Amino acid sequence: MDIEGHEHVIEATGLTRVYADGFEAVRGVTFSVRRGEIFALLGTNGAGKTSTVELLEGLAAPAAGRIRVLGHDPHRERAAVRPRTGVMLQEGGFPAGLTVAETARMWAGCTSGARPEHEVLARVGLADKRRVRVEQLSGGERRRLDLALALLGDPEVLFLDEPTTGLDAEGRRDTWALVRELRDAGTTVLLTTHYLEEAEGLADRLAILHEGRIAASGTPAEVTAGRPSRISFELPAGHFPGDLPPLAGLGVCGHESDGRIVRLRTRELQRTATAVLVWAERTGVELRGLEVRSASLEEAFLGIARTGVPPLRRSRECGKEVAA
Ligand SMILES: Nc1ncnc2c1ncn2[C@@H]1O[C@H](COP(=O)(O)OP(=O)(O)OP(=O)(O)O)[C@@H](O)[C@H]1O
Repeated sequence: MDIEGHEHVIEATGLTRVYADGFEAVRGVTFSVRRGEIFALLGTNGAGKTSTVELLEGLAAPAAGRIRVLGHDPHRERAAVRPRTGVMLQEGGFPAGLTVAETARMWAGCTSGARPEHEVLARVGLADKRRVRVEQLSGGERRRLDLALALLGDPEVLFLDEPTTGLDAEGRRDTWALVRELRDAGTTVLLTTHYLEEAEGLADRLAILHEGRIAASGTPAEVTAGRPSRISFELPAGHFPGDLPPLAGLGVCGHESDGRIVRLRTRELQRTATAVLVWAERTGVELRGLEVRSASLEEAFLGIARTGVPPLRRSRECGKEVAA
């Protein structure tokens, strides 16, 4: 339990993973996941997400650091941890010749206290595919079968490595709904994802990995806090960016124009947007393609991916400096 009374189901402290060729893929990663929350690990390709999740799943031992899952070392005490966890790997690798139901039954045979196979398949929307051979499933259906197998043992902790990769928009929304339902029923979920809107909409807390280290972590709101918002529009012919009212003092920290297209970055979205709109109204100017966007996880992510530095630390140009 921490001082706020949260029980930490996953605790990773100073984790390091070094592959046989000497490459250090995970470099001192520390975070914890509370019981009943959805925690997302984000990062560019090769950032170390899968390498970290495999350590948490007990598939490999860290070169240094300490892991506790449900109070146990997942590698050394695998027998204590494995029956209480569900794992959806990035690539399932099923025997292609078996049907969906046979695959689930085979898996259930290796899972203690497995739920009935038809119930789990129905939960992921594969009830009508029970007699279809796995090799005939679409990529998205295979991901859902992977998820079904991870759910067979009714796990307390669920590890999902890129659970919605390859799913269409509807399949992705269905998976999000299911993951929320599981969280609401008390399951702790750790997932990796490349979809920032997935992390923003689904995760209670998240960490962004960059080159094996955590570059930012917290709730989605904490990770995006202090990032500038954006306003963009196109001025009509005969009007120029120089015609805009003075924006200094309105929190504007970036100002670009490309012909008549104007892009502003601001820390005071409402005041800047009001100044621009009042000016447009008074001068009778139509702002084409007007877009007003609050700070997003995408911006924080791209800032880290570009520079490796949490964006807030290098935001002097925006007149504010906050530690990530
Ligand atoms: N067996 C291995 N031997 C050597 N290096 C490896 C091995 N497996 C992974 N790596 C390297 O470790 C780094 C982290 O890989 P990892 O798969 O953890 O990244 P990731 O964040 O999950 O990436 P992605 O989003 O592409 O799945 C990469 O540079 C990768 O090439």
